[in-house]
Amino acid sequence: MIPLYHDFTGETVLVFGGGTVGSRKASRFADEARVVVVSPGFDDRLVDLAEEDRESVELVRATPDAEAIHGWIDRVDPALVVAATDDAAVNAAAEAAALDTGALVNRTDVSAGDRSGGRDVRSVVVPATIEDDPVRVALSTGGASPALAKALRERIEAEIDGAGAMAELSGTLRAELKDRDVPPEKRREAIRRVVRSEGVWKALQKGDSYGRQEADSVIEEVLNR
Ligand SMILES: C[C@@]1(CC(=O)O)c2cc3[nH]c(cc4nc(cc5[nH]c(cc(n2)[C@H]1CCC(=O)O)[C@@](C)(CC(=O)O)[C@@H]5CCC(=O)O)C(CC(=O)O)=C4CCC(=O)O)c(CCC(=O)O)c3CC(=O)O
Ligand SMILES: NC(=O)C1=CN([C@@H]2O[C@H](COP(=O)(O)OP(=O)(O)OC[C@H]3O[C@@H](n4cnc5c(N)ncnc54)[C@H](O)[C@@H]3O)[C@@H](O)[C@H]2O)C=CC1
Repeated sequence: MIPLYHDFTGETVLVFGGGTVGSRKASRFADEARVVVVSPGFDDRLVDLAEEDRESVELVRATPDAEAIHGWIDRVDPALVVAATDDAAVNAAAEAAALDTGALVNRTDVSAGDRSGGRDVRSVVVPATIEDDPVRVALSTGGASPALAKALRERIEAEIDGAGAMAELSGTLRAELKDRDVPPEKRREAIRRVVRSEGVWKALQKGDSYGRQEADSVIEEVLNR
């Protein structure tokens, strides 16, 4: 499987099942999408989330059976359907209906190993993600061990601390070097040095302007050679 990034801004995500898993997925997607959760009951965290963020989270109390699922997807017209009920037949119906309407689908109750014919290209896995905006790491165990995905995510969180600031700084420097008509080979060498410089990483922890100063001296050294 190949990880790809989707922008769900302005899109709708329809979640079937308001338990622990439905609640976790809803909260993830509510960061950028409108989320509709259809379920006979809702986890406390989901009720809190809907109160805090009325604009993006809507809870609909209903218990659709496998037959009724298609109608919900037609009415809500989501970009992604999350099948997170504890009823395998309902989850299977949600997957089939989503694929039928052209939406993406995340089936939460089966792993890759359980599928004999592989997955449809629109049947997606939600990875564990580590974020230091604008940097994002997506981590999957191919469905083999979600608990390991979570444990590795916690390790990588410490590892990429400060990467967001480094992305902003090196992005700015990259644009500036282009404007100054620095030849491509020198420009690449300079940027490669900056993102690998322990000095710049350390200086960034003190503040953006310290990082900038340290990066400038790394760049001048490359340009003056
Ligand atoms: C295939 C996948 C489908 C999908 O949901 O996309 C899937 C499926 C299943 N998960 C199960 C169990 C658990 N899942 C978690 C946690 C997470 N699960 C997530 C993703 C995925 N889970 C996809 C594969 C990702 C990959 O490739 O690694 C994460 C990464 C992202 C997220 O969900 O947001 C999130 C961590 C987020 C974070 O913290 O960063 C924990 C840990 C915990 O809760 O503490 C447990 C209990 C421990 C265990 O069982 O490992 C079960 C068995 C249910 C049962 O026993 O009945 C199934 C079904 C099956 O395997 O058949
Ligand atoms: N992907 C993942 O990370 C994980 C997946 N799972 C799997 O996900 C499923 C859900 O797990 P949990 O959230 O822990 O269970 P849960 O029991 O907490 O939640 C299930 C929810 O589905 C609702 N529901 C039942 N029938 C419904 C219907 N017809 N339509 C809409 N909603 C309906 C229930 O009211 C409940 O709110 C399980 O099948 C489990 O195997 C479990 C743990 C982690």
